Amino acid sequence: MQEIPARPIDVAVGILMRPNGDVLLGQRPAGKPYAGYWEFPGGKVEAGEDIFAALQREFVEELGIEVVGGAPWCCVEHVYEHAHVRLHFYISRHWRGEPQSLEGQAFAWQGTVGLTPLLPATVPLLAWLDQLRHAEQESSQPIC
Ligand SMILES: Nc1nc2c([nH]c(=O)n2[C@@H]2O[C@H](COP(=O)(O)OP(=O)(O)OP(=O)(O)O)[C@@H](O)[C@H]2O)c(=O)[nH]1
Repeated sequence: MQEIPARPIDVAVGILMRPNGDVLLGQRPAGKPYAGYWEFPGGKVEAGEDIFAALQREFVEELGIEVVGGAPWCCVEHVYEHAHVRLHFYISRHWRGEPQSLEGQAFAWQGTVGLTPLLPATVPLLAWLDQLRHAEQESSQPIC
């Protein structure tokens, strides 16, 4: 049986948000654990890299876009059967370019996210995103 390290692997995850609140999700490609599950784009932080730099690199590699601004939003830790991960979620409303599928994944813009299956550690985020959208509608301005 594979041994899961006690120390988590840091993962940078970006939630691209359009002015209407829609967010971009991608489907994990064949060959990766949880292939076919939906997730927010991102990937593992490399040694010596800061989280936002990792996020920018992953978005260039996966989607061909330059993330120019983002705010740290929340951090979630999860132990899978394949890995122990610490997910650093950023919300970004500012990027250059149009997302393209450079690694062959499906992508979808969603309001209230209705895609399934979703990576287990990402599921709680959907309710938090709905709360954020609701609070922003009440205040008529972005909160993060
Ligand atoms: N990108 C992303 N990863 C997530 C999310 N939720 C979640 O549990 N993860 C987990 O975070 C880890 C990300 O690793 P990855 O394999 O996609 O990273 P990577 O692109 O650097 O892959 P690589 O190892 O092939 O280079 C996986 O264990 C994945 O299950 C999410 O919403 N987005």
